Amino acid sequence: MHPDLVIAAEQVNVVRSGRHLLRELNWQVELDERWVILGPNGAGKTTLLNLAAGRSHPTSGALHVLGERIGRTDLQELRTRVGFSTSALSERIPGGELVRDVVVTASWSVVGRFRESYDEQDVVRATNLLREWGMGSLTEREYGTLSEGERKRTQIARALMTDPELLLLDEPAAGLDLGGREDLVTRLTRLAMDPDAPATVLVTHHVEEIPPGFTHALLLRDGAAVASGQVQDVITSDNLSETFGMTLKVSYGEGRYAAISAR
Ligand SMILES: Nc1ncnc2c1ncn2[C@@H]1O[C@H](COP(=O)(O)OP(=O)(O)OP(=O)(O)O)[C@@H](O)[C@H]1O
Repeated sequence: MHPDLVIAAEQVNVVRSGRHLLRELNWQVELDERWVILGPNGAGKTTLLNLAAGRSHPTSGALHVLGERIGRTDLQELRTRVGFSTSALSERIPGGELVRDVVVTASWSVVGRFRESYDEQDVVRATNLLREWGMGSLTEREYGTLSEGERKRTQIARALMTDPELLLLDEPAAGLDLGGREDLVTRLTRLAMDPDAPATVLVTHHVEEIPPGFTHALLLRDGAAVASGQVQDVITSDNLSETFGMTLKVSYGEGRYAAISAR
């Protein structure tokens, strides 16, 4: 496998309970790329992210993540190399957990504080990451008391804690109000523009949430790729209409996309 390839999927199928959740997927992500995955509910976006995070296996086909063949490798080791922000993980975080501990425990791939003391270096890194994500004044707060936007930013800081080679973000803007969404898009733009940031894959339902600086897009419908490639070639009215099964008109300005139904 080429060393610049972070994800390489060849003819990947995922079948669960007799249902095809992903079909014949071919997809490649390189080191310096920032991808967005778009598609309607049930299209297979989370299924694909779970595969890339080493949390499940394809039914057939070949999937390599960071040079490791999924299904033939120690997934526990791979998981520390992949930062994964998902609401499924958020739901497992005890409400009484301190924000700083939510981030620092990523070092051991656990949630819930399980050691009495941490390495000073880890605490410093967690605190710095929280500051970068606008959570500097809330490190001693209980996670359960945070707003949705604050939780999302804490989850991303946690995902970055292990200095991952691949960052996976599953719907980070879901549930945010307009201000919260715009704040997050600005922060993700900054991350996308950082040459030292890891390869990133962001799942969303809305083209409005594509941060400037994201380079590539994959459109999924019913588990199959409708289009894949450079973001400006993929996010078009025709492709979006086919993906969402309705006639949509895409516009672009100030580095941002918008979509409305065409009448
Ligand atoms: N273990 C399973 N067995 C059967 N069907 C499953 C299983 N897991 C997921 N599915 C189904 O697979 C489809 C794809 O699910 P997935 O969560 O990947 O979609 P998604 O694109 O992330 O959707 P959403 O946008 O709603 O989060 C859904 O219809 C879901 O119900």
